[in-house]
Amino acid sequence: MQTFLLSVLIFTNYFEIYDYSATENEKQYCLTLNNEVKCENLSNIKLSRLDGHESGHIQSIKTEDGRKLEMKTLSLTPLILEISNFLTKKECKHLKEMATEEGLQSSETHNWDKSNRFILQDKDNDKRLSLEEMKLTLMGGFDVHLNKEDILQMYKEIKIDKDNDEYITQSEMSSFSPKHFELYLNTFLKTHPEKHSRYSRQVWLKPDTSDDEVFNRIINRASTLVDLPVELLKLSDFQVVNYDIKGHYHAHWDSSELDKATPCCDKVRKNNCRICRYMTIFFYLNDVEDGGGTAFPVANNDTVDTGEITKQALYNLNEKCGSPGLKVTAEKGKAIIWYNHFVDPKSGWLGEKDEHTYHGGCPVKKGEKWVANFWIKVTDDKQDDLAKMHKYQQFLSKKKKKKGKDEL
Ligand SMILES: O=C(O)CCC(=O)C(=O)O
Ligand SMILES: [Fe+2]
Repeated sequence: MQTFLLSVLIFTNYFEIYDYSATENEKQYCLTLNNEVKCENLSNIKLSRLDGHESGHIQSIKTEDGRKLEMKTLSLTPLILEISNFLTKKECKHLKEMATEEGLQSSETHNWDKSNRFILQDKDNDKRLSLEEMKLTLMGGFDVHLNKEDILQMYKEIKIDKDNDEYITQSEMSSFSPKHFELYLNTFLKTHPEKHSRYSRQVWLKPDTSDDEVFNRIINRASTLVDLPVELLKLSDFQVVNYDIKGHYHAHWDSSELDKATPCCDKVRKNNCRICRYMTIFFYLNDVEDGGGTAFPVANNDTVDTGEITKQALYNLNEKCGSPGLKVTAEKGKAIIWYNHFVDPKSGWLGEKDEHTYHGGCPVKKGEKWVANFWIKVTDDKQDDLAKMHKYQQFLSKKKKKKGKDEL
């Protein structure tokens, strides 16, 4: 009894000292890298970012299963690195099977539910919508990419342009609600899937709870590759995507602008939040017979002008794929990585968004395409991120100990 009391006292005391005398910066966070747990304090922990070299430069790397691979710099603005055969054929097959078992669902990024926030893009304030302004209005409200002919066809079918002058005035609009457009577009998109912003099927795999050996091996390999803790990767998002013929994903950014006033989205918070993904590790799980590469339309541009992107319709990969910019071809087992954000030099954590990472999936012309996005989630609350990772590390080590005991 006495021994027990003593140990409780010592234990409590230890935590008091830990909690009250240490500054936040001296708190230790324990994380796993290369199968080793290391503890560091807040100020010593920084997000890793691999170095790029001139484009075409090749660096040798070795995987945990002894395979020698090459990592090639594809571009410096943004930094894109490519590793062929990062996944074995068996691993690609396994991920596709896991995805199929889990059940893929349509990943159209339409905004039907937001129809009440239909914003008319009357850019020149002349109280009427030109064809170009209607195109932007529908793109913002419904995530569809229509050309002038499509819009004129719609005017004809829904009988909105009473005087046929190709302009929609306030009075012509007055008897139409977003619902009318929605009804028309719903039917239209069924026969024109290429007009969707994204046309594919997808499923989320769960790195944090999965006990799948192959999946965990891939996560560990990716953690070593990008030099980021396993805990960070396991708490991130892994999505498998399947595109059929005409499947595509128009150009977009994987992460939102840095904006400290808006919280990052997480499992609980899904509205009024921004997407915070430090980097994307992207896997190709099959060879596509024709089409289906990944395009970076503003790669190697000196600057990125978002107005120009819209004006030149660079988002529309049905028409432009890889030119201007860079195109990565789909190849079974290949991984490419890019950083959606820079590292903030002061905090060593999530910094400004890299606008050059604008990218998308080119249409599949023949065959199908299977890929996986591993989006590495980092917020601008370094301490909170580290606390979650540390807690997860403790959970993992407990699980490992228990597994060890069970196997004895
Ligand atoms: O399919 C591709 O090549 C790109 C997909 C993509 O960018 C995404 O899913 O976010
Ligand atoms: Fe993307």
